[in-house]
Amino acid sequence: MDAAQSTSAVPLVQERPSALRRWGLPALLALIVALPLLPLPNFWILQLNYIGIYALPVLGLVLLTGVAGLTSFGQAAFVGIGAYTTAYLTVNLGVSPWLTLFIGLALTGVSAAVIGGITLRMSGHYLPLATIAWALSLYYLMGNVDALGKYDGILGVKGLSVFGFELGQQRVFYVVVWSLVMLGALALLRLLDSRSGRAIRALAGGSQMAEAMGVDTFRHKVGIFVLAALLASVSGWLFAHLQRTVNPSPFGIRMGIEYLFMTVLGGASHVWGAIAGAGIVKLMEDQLQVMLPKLIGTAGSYELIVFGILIVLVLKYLPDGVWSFVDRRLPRQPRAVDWRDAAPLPTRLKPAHGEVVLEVQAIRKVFGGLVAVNDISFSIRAGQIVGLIGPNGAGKSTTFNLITGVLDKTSGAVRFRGEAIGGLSSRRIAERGVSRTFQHVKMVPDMTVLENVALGAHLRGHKGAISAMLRIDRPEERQLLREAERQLQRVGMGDLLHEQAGNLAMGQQRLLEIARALCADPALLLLDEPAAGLRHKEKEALADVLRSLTAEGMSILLVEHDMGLVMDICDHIVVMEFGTHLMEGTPAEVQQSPKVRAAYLGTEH
Ligand SMILES: Nc1ncnc2c1ncn2[C@@H]1O[C@H](COP(=O)(O)OP(=O)(O)OP(=O)(O)O)[C@@H](O)[C@H]1O
Repeated sequence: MDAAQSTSAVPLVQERPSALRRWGLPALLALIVALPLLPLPNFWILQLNYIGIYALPVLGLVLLTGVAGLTSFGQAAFVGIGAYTTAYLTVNLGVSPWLTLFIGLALTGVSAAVIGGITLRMSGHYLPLATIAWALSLYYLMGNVDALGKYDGILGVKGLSVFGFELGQQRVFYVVVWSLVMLGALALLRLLDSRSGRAIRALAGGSQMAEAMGVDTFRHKVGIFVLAALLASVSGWLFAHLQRTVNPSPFGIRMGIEYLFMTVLGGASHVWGAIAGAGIVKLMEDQLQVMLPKLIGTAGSYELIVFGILIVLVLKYLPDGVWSFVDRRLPRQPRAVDWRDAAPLPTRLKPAHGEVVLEVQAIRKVFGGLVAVNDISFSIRAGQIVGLIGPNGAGKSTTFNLITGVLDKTSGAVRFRGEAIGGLSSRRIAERGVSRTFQHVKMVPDMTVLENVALGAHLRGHKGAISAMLRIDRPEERQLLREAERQLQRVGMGDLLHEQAGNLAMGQQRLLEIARALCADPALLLLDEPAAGLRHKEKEALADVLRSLTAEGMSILLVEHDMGLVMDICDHIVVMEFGTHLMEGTPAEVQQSPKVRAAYLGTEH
């Protein structure tokens, strides 16, 4: 746990990235560039153009559904907005397609912001159902408006041209399509590897942990919903000028399901899975359309039946998609350590030693008929560790959740550094300098330990998604990562920076949560059972860390069942039983109390 000791464990010279990972991306790019130069028949170039056009909305779904866990069946409708905007404006008003691209993007962005603003507060199965509802509405809108040609659509859309030079439907068009796909993929990769990206990746696990780290989860959800829609809109623009006609059917719910299928098949959380998924589905669809009637002997949409069966098989046997299959086989490349000389992040002004930091005044929480927390009061001064103990079900975690804003209290007041914080959201409370860990560890298992901990420093950075995509967030990013490494070293995990968090043992996961909470530079730290799952030595080390924190002026509220640890490190202990305040005092007073002994033994007192 000694910082110097941990530092020495950190590999200062990073492993050399594997050749496959290093050259994989340039090789893919080279292949994409080389394909139109090869003597491929035009049919195949056209197919590749369609694959690229499908890959764009699927990229959006990778972000929205694969990474953030927000299922949308409505992506095809946004493709439709892009396609119809350019078709209508170029055919009826003679506007340049290079202008209609941006008009389409603006229209799609506004529609997505409005639709997302209404639907993204829903969770569980309500969200996918809502996306189906508006996807159907947009489809019927396209099919019923006279100006848009009803179900016949708009004919005679021109191809793209630059200074009179027609881009056609083949090789030159291919360059435009695949440049846009590569730009989209690059933007997403950059976004995911950033402050905003970590926040987005935390969304899939529910909003509680992300909000406690100060992430505005709703804003991030609407943001990625709009971004996904914009990628779809670009796809629609390309589609209209390749196809030269638009009608509602490619933008209906069936296509919405197909985009989702491409996403899952490719590997929902992998950016490159979008291209794999779009490619496999498009090629299979075409091949099945030709082969099946020959095999069966009659014409018909048999490919849809085969597709249905395939979806079920993929969901059953390859739930992480084709790309994860590839990705697992590629050796991991640890991220280059480039943050060690970054400037330290500014820190907040800490309360003076002995100042009252937290005052809990008669807080109460009633669940139906159960009074889970019954008029509990206590306070914490700067530099104190206060233990909150009691038998199972005493109301400790509920008290924790009332202080941190996860639950609304029924009555009472909570003041932090003199300010009433009862009624504020957990994000607002986090902003004021209250940081926490969870009884059941909440982390992003497929992010590295370093990235998970850097999420704790979210409020100490300001750069957003656009800065990340343009890569102008790097100086700040280095500061955040430097802080994350510093806190990991503090809890003795400096040699696990690049490990996937999901691979950690339970004790290490708890230490990760403490490092993440410390990254927020809190004045008050709330730890919910931090020693659960820790071995004896780890508990001793944890006690040392907590003591060193209080020596720096940090205040700690500790919920813990390990009485040895509680008695060893707490300055003051509050004992709860059946939601009520049983007693409080020094560890010695609590240990000698017959009431406390009776509460733990379950006898009358
Ligand atoms: N969301 C909820 N709805 C209804 N009852 C709840 C809810 N959360 C907690 N309770 C009840 O409130 C009481 C206090 O629970 P709480 O989890 O706060 O206890 P605890 O002291 O943290 O217990 P443990 O040590 O087992 O974690 C329990 O009876 C529990 O069943």
